Amino acid sequence: MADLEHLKKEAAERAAALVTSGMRVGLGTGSTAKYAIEAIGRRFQAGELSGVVGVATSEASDVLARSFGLPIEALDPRPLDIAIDGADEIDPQLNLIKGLGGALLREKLTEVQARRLVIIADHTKLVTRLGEKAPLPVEIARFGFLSTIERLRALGLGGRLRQPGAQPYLTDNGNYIFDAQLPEQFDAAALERTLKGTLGVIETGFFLGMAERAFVAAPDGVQELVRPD
Ligand SMILES: O=C[C@H](O)[C@H](O)[C@H](O)COP(=O)(O)O
Repeated sequence: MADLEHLKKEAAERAAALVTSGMRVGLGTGSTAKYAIEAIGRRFQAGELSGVVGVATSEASDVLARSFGLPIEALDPRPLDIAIDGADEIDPQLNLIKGLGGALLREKLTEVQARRLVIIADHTKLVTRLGEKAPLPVEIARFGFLSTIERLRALGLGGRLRQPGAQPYLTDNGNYIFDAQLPEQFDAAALERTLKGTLGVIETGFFLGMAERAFVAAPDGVQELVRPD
């Protein structure tokens, strides 16, 4: 297994160990969250966990969890005991950028209801400020998307519509994603409010003040970071 994959798995297994019988668990999306779902699935199959219910943040995570026989429910207003997910960037306050895998809307809807959001990542995801390495994914409506992109550009945001092939990338919710380049200096909370007030924007990949802790794996071990008060 490539080094980074090994690190992702290590971090994921630390978080999966926090799941106990009877919990309702938010299941994240992406290459790191996949290892957490597999670890929870294996514990479930071994009879170590019972009465666990998952809420999946993407079609892919839903399929993976069900392949282990894990019961999956739709999101409803009840709180989740824990949610475990990866991230694209993690700042020192555990503010996050998420959504490079396209699952930001379902992730935010799910994880905002979690009593604990636990992030798992390899050390390359740590940044001193959000936007240092990754763009900010912004989910936008398909209808009138060019007009929405103009509104985003008018806010001073660079970036581009996510388009891996001939067609734009389509989220599980049937929307498009604009990957915005963040300026060097900005107030994330203020930008989040502005974006949420912009016609055509459905959700952003800012996850501010949501993560309780993060397991971040590096070659010299797994660091457990807790959100500062
Ligand atoms: O939309 C995708 C999610 O926000 C992922 O959790 C994020 O992109 C990190 O994914 P990975 O673990 O594959 O780097």
